[in-house]
Amino acid sequence: MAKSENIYLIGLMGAGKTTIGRLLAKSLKMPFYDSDKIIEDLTGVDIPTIFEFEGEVGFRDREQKALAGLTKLTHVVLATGGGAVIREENRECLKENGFVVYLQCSVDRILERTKRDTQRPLLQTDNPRAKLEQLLIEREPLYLSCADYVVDSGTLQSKAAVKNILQRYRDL
Ligand SMILES: Nc1ncnc2c1ncn2[C@@H]1O[C@H](COP(=O)(O)OP(=O)(O)OP(=O)(O)O)[C@@H](O)[C@H]1O
Ligand SMILES: O=C(O)C1=C[C@@H](O)[C@@H](O)[C@H](O)C1
Ligand SMILES: [Mg+2]
Repeated sequence: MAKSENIYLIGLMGAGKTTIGRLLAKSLKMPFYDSDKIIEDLTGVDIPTIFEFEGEVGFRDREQKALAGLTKLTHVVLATGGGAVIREENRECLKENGFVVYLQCSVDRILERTKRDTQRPLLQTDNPRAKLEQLLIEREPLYLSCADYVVDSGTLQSKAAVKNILQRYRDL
């Protein structure tokens, strides 16, 4: 076991990082952190409000600061935001300090899971499919460049994805 025994989940919005991260932490009796939630708690407003007042750059600055702190912790499960891999500084922190699991998920499945969502500002557009397809093209190489392990969270139900990750983590 290396990289301070941390598990970091990365992947597009709606891939299941928060859901699977919470279940993983429960199974392993490890503390669970979600960088989106930490940012909201520290700011005192929700993510759409941060985007509205500070733009995406303001949110990314807050995200970078949060990830710099969270990746100093040891023995935790961390669900990141979907765009955590955009900045190189974040990618380095993630790769250096934890076992990074990419939850790979198709755009169709994400659309099904997020169709009634109002909390993901990047999807509040007339054409969320086109937006997700564009994000996947931009980000897939970044997710893969950080990942120690890839799980298909589009096909696997949450519990099966957790089982799969636990098997790999326990073999480390
Ligand atoms: N493996 C899965 N199978 C079925 N449904 C899932 C799975 N993972 C997540 N879901 C459902 O999809 C929705 C989005 O999941 P979740 O919030 O965990 O995604 P996320 O990756 O944390 O997204 P974000 O990057 O926006 O924070 C939730 O309603 C959740 O119940
Ligand atoms: O994919 C993204 O860029 C985002 C995903 C969410 O987790 C949030 O971090 C925010 O809505 C931005
Ligand atoms: Mg989440």
